[in-house]
Amino acid sequence: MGLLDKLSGLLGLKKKEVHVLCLGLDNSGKTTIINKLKPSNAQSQDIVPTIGFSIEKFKSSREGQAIIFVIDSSDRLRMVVAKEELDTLLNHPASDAIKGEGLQEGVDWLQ
Ligand SMILES: Nc1nc2c(ncn2[C@@H]2O[C@H](COP(=O)(O)OP(=O)(O)OP(=O)(O)O)[C@@H](O)[C@H]2O)c(=O)[nH]1
Ligand SMILES: [Mg+2]
Repeated sequence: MGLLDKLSGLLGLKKKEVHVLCLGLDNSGKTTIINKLKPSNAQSQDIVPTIGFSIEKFKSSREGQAIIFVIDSSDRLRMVVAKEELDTLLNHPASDAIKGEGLQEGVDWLQ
């Protein structure tokens, strides 16, 4: 690690990879939001439905992890479905990767 790297790390200027999970019902605007978070020269002009899931790499000078749950406020019919999914997510016990607790339950929940 060079001196400049060390200095920028100490000053909190160094960009690190952060983990952000973007969830929501289909067609709710997840890809559109992630696209807007990218630098303008990396943004896609054409947003198409995501097959399965997608992983994007971002760097930020801020630490942390986040979950974004996207709700389409114009999709009144499925508002109750979005609420149920969010409730399920919030009530789901967290996993501990170090102890290995809850990992199998997490995989079962995804399937
Ligand atoms: N009017 C309006 N349209 C939006 C907004 N956000 C997304 N859209 C449109 O909604 C449609 C779906 O957006 P996506 O970003 O593909 O939604 P998604 O959640 O990634 O969809 P899937 O990948 O299929 O699950 C696209 O046609 C977007 O242009 C918004 O804030 N306002
Ligand atoms: Mg998408």
